[in-house]
Amino acid sequence: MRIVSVKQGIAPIASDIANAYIDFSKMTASIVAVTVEGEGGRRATGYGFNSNGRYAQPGLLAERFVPRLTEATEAQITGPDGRLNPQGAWAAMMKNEKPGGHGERSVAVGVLDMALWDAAAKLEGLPLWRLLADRYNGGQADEAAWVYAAGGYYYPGKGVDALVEEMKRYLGMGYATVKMKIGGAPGTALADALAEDIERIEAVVKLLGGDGSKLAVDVNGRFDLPAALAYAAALEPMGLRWYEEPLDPLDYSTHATLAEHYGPPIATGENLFSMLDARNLIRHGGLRPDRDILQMDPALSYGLCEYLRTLDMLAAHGWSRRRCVPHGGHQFALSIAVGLGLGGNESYPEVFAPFGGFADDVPVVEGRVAMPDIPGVGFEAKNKLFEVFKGLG
Ligand SMILES: O=C([O-])CC(=O)C(=O)O
Ligand SMILES: [Mg+2]
Repeated sequence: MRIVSVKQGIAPIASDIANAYIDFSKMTASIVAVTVEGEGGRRATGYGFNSNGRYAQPGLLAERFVPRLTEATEAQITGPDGRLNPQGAWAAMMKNEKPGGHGERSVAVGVLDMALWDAAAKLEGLPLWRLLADRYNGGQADEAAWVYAAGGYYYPGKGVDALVEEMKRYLGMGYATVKMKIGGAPGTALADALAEDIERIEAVVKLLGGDGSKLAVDVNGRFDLPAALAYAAALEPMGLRWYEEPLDPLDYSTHATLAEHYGPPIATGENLFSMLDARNLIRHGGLRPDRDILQMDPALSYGLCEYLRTLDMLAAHGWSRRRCVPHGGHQFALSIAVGLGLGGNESYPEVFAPFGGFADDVPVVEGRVAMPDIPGVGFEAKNKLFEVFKGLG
């Protein structure tokens, strides 16, 4: 096994949308192509990108992680079974990195990790979901994953009617559960912002036939505890699917306080970038394994190698994998959800193209989507995304 080449680039993922914390006017993503040569000179190229919400990491990749991967020895990247060993490659990339302070190196490593798993599955001629089910899930893969349509972004001039129309389109595409942004009214007093959001939420719940359990709301970490509690009191009777990132993602004890006051599900984790950060949430965040949702995104958080450690940690703390619904709406997390039996995956029907979304021609049926049966993550079955990767040469 040897790394033949690693290429990196930057792709724009900018748009006019905004959540309660950031706009995406300058958003970028790193893309990589890692070519590996296996037994008998057989080559496979794996591709990776860093999901959305963190910017491209060209400097970290060029200065540290690509050179370490390129210089990794055959012994480091080959498993005892002679197969490509992403865990060994991961360890080589993380040599001389101190613990803690994960910053955005987890994003740079996550991009390369995705490409390594794509290559590993291609070298074995297997879809990644099948490889994962065989290696880590007793051979059991789900036939399809539960997915929900994430959108409801703030957009210049967008009112309640446009929001409802957007959600109607998602239902027409086969989604049964939708998600919208809240908490984003700029400079508004809490009581006014809450009143405005309740009007937006009620309009969407009405579209959903009055069933709040088909709607999740996402604050993107904007609230302090008083605001989170005021919203919690107003949202609780609506029985929403979940209340997402109500608080700063690293402020665990405020989550614990909120969980004492809000009965329905809370979701968080998309901005936790390591197993240890996730463990701190589980230890100190007061979250409830019977209902709350964990959204760590493998692409942003050191990749699948780290995500496997996170799943082990969760199991040790009595959390089922079914409580995990990764952020990011991408095929890598979807492969993981299907292969490892997670609770499902996010989906972005109208934003973050071409990185969001799954294989072309695979429909969403009653809120579930299947994976294509082709080797690797399945990028080759997603034309517009594959065009971007091909640009790497
Ligand atoms: O708006 C974003 O940054 C994305 C996000 O929170 C999500 O998909 O849950
Ligand atoms: Mg979110």
